[in-house]
Amino acid sequence: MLEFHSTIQTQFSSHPVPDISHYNQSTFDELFEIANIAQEINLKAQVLLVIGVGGSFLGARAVIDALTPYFKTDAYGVEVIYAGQNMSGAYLNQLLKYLDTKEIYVNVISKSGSTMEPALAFRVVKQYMEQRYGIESKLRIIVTTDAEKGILKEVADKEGYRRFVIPSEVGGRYSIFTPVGLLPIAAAGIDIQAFIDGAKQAECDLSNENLEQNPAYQYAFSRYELYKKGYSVELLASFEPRLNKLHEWWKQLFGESEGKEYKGLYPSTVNYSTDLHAIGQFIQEGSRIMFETLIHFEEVEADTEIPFTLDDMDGLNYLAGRSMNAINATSKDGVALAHEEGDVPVMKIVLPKLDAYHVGYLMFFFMKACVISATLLEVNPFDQPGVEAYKQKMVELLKKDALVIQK
Ligand SMILES: O=P(O)(O)OC[C@H]1O[C@H](O)[C@H](O)[C@@H](O)[C@@H]1O
Repeated sequence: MLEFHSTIQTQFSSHPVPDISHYNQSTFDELFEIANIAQEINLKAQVLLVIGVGGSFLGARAVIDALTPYFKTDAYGVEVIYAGQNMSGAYLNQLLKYLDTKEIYVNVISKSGSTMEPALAFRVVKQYMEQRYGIESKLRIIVTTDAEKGILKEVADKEGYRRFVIPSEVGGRYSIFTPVGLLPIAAAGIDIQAFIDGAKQAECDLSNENLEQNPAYQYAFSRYELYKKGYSVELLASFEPRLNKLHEWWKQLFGESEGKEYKGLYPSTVNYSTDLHAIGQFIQEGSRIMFETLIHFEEVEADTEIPFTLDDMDGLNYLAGRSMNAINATSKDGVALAHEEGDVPVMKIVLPKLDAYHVGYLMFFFMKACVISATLLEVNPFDQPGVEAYKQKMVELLKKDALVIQK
């Protein structure tokens, strides 16, 4: 199913890690409701605006980008766009102008219900929806938040918005298999049952107690071995541009889970072959601080054949008739060889096909490996105390500014 290749020598030891099987446990009723609302959104809207930040949007965006066409036509699911993931006034201003041209639904997602970026965006968008749709805005806004607490839950109850629950024991960056990820993904036209099934299979395969046959343990132990040798950066690399947002999700998952108590690998990402022409030089010959993890899907659904030309002016006839995806795959092997020769350790994660099932499998694999990795480092995989520091400082400054303005 998922193959992990690495030449790094590791010593496996029995290693108890927290169980995360409950991270993929949507009930039949919940999935049914998600499917119904996704259908309603597709009937009544052209755009679903997802408002959220961090774990409340990175996973959905990752899956939607990975599994929808590069150039979308109307035949595909609703267009999913995002707000509340930054604090750019220009972004929000232009977004509202774009929304004016479309029929829209909004899914506001926040576990705490009080994160500044989505809260500000929602305040603006809520007013916009009320002015544009009146009472119907109540139907067109869907809230995903904690079951019991938080300002967003209070707003949802007061306004009568439909509401999905983020289970309290599931942290944001582990929430892709809850309504946080599933509603936007379903609205985008992706088969959420296949996505969940892939994760369930991963959960089953990766609970293999023979650690040497368990790719999640192999990956976690290999990167830990390299960390102990002094490597400080892991470069996650793919060869399909539509995986760029999956990289972003992975970055938060590993960065927030491991980067504490002055420990952890810095998670960085590249997309090949584009980045070979930008950062390839550094990887090959710069500071020896990094190792590389390549993700490869053996089958990608669309391809292009290189045509034969009579004049062969560009000298590329030797590739005529070859598939572009096959050439891309060969470039992956070339990259691995070159980087290994340049003393960059390379690990490979190979999956059979880029589809909902295998993306679900891969994301659960990363979640499991991340929990193992963090416990090897002896840090808590589920908290993020350092992020609070930034939030507190920002709010202090904003309150100070507000006092100055009032005076
Ligand atoms: O879902 P929310 O409570 O709005 O949180 C969104 C994000 O906020 C913070 O930045 C945390 O560090 C993230 O882990 C979290 O995913």
